Amino acid sequence: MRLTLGHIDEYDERTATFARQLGLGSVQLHNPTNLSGTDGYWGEAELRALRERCESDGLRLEGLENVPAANFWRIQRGLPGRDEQLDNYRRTVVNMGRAGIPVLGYHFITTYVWRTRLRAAGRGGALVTAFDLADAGRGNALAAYKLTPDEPVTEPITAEQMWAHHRYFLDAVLPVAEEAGVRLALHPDDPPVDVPLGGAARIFTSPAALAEAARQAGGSPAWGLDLCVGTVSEMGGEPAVLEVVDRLGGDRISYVHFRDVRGTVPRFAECFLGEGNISPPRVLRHLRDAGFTGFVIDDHVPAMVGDRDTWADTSSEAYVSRGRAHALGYLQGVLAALDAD
Ligand SMILES: O=C(O)C(=O)C[C@H](O)[C@H](O)CO
Repeated sequence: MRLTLGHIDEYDERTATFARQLGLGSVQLHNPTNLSGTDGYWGEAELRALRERCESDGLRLEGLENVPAANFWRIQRGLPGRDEQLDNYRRTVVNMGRAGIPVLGYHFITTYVWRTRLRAAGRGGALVTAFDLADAGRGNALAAYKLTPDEPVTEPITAEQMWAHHRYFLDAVLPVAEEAGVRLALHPDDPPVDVPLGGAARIFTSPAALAEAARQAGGSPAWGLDLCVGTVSEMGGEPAVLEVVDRLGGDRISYVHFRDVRGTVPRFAECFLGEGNISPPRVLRHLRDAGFTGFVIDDHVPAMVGDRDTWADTSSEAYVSRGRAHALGYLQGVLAALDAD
């Protein structure tokens, strides 16, 4: 298990310096602006150039997540045009394999992550995001974020349909991913509510549903979970997180998003590590004891004094923040203590 600088939207000299100053040896990118995707897929040359750039900075590129929403929304909704998007998705997977980038995170959150507040007051007035189902009818505070599809849902999408769309996606992509040596990693639905948001049902909302996703993937080595500790703790606190680790086992977890949250659905707010639903040392020890050997990344972080809002601003200047340095330092301390066990 190793700590990686993750959730990076713009990889550049500043990001690389931040990683090196923190003593990290690898990075993971979150829908990076460094890749165009304008033809509907990521090209081999741009992927290879990105990996080589990270390596020339002394950093291994562990993986990517989230192809642009414009290249994926028909797949999630099962709409005409999805087969073309799937062709392009397979191209991306093949190109990633050729370029030597082994992990691609994805999600089936049709109307993306939903929040009702983006600037709630956390500890000492730090800014955090929050969700309250009672206010969800007013719309998604993240509607303008780049991964929220521009197209509204016009026909309601049921849970049964979402499961079928996910099955269709796996059938279309896993064989190619196996051959390419690329592992897909599913992010659970955030927030994990069993009611539709914006007209689309959410399905990956419980430990049982994540176990069912693993079952849908069969024994494919090209499928794993992107275990978002924050999202799973929104389902049922730390017990839900430990349950997912136990149900899937360490080797079905591809990598981990590590953040803390106070409260569970229908109402929660993000927070600093160690003041929320989970004990970070207990969760990391559980992962280690379950045989998890992948990478752990920082995730959403509170905006501290002087930090910019990283939802409105995805530049590297905003990314390299006090809140993120605190999260990474905290995780490094916990991992060092576990190593000394
Ligand atoms: O809500 C979360 O926890 C996320 O981190 C959502 C991210 O955009 C994730 O990359 C979705 O695949």
